Amino acid sequence: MPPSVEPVPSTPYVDLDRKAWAALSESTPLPLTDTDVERLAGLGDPIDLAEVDAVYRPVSRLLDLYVGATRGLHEASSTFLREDTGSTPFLIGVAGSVAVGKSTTARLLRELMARWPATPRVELITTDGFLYPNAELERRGLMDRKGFPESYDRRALVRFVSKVKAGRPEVRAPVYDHLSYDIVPGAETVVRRPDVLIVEGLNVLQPARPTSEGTSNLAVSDFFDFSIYVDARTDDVRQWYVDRFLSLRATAFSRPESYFRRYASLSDEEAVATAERLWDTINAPNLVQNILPTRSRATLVLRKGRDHAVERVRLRKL
Ligand SMILES: Nc1ncnc2c1ncn2[C@@H]1O[C@H](COP(=O)(O)OP(=O)(O)O)[C@@H](O)[C@H]1O
Ligand SMILES: CC(C)(COP(=O)(O)O)[C@@H](O)C(=O)NCCC(=O)O
Repeated sequence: MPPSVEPVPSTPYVDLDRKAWAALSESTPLPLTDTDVERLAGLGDPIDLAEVDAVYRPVSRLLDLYVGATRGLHEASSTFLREDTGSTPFLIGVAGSVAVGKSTTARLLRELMARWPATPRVELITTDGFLYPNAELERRGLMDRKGFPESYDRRALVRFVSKVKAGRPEVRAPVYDHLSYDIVPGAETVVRRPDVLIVEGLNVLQPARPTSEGTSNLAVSDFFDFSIYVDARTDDVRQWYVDRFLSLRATAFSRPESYFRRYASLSDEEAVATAERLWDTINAPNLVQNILPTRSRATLVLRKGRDHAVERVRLRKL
């Protein structure tokens, strides 16, 4: 008899459809309470609470399991090295296209993770704070490339994340304002040793670039303990982008300090055409050239359908 050989998995992923993933919710502890529902509704995101319970609550449980296991590993290696290093924040990256729902997902996970006893302090930062200011983008000829990897101060972002991961008591990040479409001079977000830091941004899963000497620097993705890619069909994301543009036209764009105030007076047709042009010339090329190629690097991929409901969940297990 030949020795039995364990089958080698043909893929490093577990792929579950919505039904199989949502079934995990039944055996997931911490059902939502009325207070949670109120807090989640207070976020102002158009998220259906049944969806939160069926899809995002099991995601937060999985994250809680990873937090526990990562702390155990950290303790074991500290004991081995005879080092007494305290625990460091657990870092989660949230990546995906413009308008796919990264901010909504990140805000939801912040609320859900904070309910778990191991991680009451969850903070969230977005990488837009590390975009170069408009004046610098103009100097570099990058005003039409906002959101492309080269439009960020990537070194500053890596420095920020590595300080957080090293457990520094206070780490500061610059702030971007969507209304003025620019970095806010002098403004800062301060991160104070949270249990979990969620880092949300288009390009957070990009690998490090080789240096001119052929060596490689670190990328922000090298510091993540877990990463999530929010995914959807490109046509659907384009539509969500146009819809969001139309609702902003009716609200934020009409404020005097808005960079886009010239768009407030557009007719419906002109507004749709403007949004489509911005999508087709900036955000779609960035998605295809830079963002989509990083999807396979994520620990978890949440694939959304046209109505924003998650249709498939793919977890990397190897
Ligand atoms: N789960 C959801 N259900 C319904 N609408 C959503 C959901 N997630 C996002 N949206 C909508 O889709 C658009 C893009 O979401 P947002 O979180 O702002 O995307 P991103 O941060 O990726 O640019 C917004 O108009 C948002 O209200
Ligand atoms: C600010 C953004 C680059 C997103 O930044 P992120 O937080 O993902 O790093 C993006 O929302 C954006 O404004 N893109 C420029 C093209 C446009 O106006 O849609």
